[in-house]
Amino acid sequence: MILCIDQVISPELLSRVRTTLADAAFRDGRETAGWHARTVKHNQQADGRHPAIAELHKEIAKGLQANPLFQMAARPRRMKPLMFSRYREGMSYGNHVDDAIMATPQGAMRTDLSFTLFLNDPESYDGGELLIDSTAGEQTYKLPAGALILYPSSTLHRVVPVTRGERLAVVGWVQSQVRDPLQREILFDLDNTRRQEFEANGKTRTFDMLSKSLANLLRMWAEI
Ligand SMILES: O=C(O)CCC(=O)C(=O)O
Ligand SMILES: [Fe+2]
Repeated sequence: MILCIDQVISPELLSRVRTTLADAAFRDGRETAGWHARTVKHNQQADGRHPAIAELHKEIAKGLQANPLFQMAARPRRMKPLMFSRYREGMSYGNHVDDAIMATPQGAMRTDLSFTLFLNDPESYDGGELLIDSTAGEQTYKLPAGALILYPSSTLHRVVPVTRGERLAVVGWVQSQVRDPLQREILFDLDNTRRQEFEANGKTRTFDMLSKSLANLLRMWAEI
């Protein structure tokens, strides 16, 4: 399942992120890529050790925690610390698959889902689409500032060369409580349906039965 979520962070936070990143120190993105991805990765990343950057990471992570769609679709068990990336004119990230196991300060994690949170307006740069190779063919995504795309880490994907302007984004990875993508999708559908039922009719018997099934499927499938 590939999911696009609008307005994951507020316009106010978005403008603070842009202001901070305008003065931030960026490093060569190859430093954090696996050995094969390194050969095709041409971008820059903000140094997360800087306190202002670390604070923004925290605020964005809070936004993700508070976002019901992100939580329902990803069911995060572990997350890689966020990363700000920048692509200037001529930069790109060629076809690659993300590492299956990544290091975090708390130990290793499996990557089930990858995400990109777009930080500047699509009209302000040319190129820079995220292109995902799926069984339905190649799909390209270039979302409004503040919107996020969540996609399976198992895919081959790339960032198309930027030919004008600058592409800023936050990228991150999730290990889900539910490893199997089909099971995760069933839980997502059930959770969405029970929320729609609640909004339309309140806490009905149908809502209760959907909640019960959701909870019991989670008992069967969740790793915590
Ligand atoms: O910036 C993006 O949209 C994706 C970047 C990416 O594929 C990666 O960092 O592994
Ligand atoms: Fe990637």
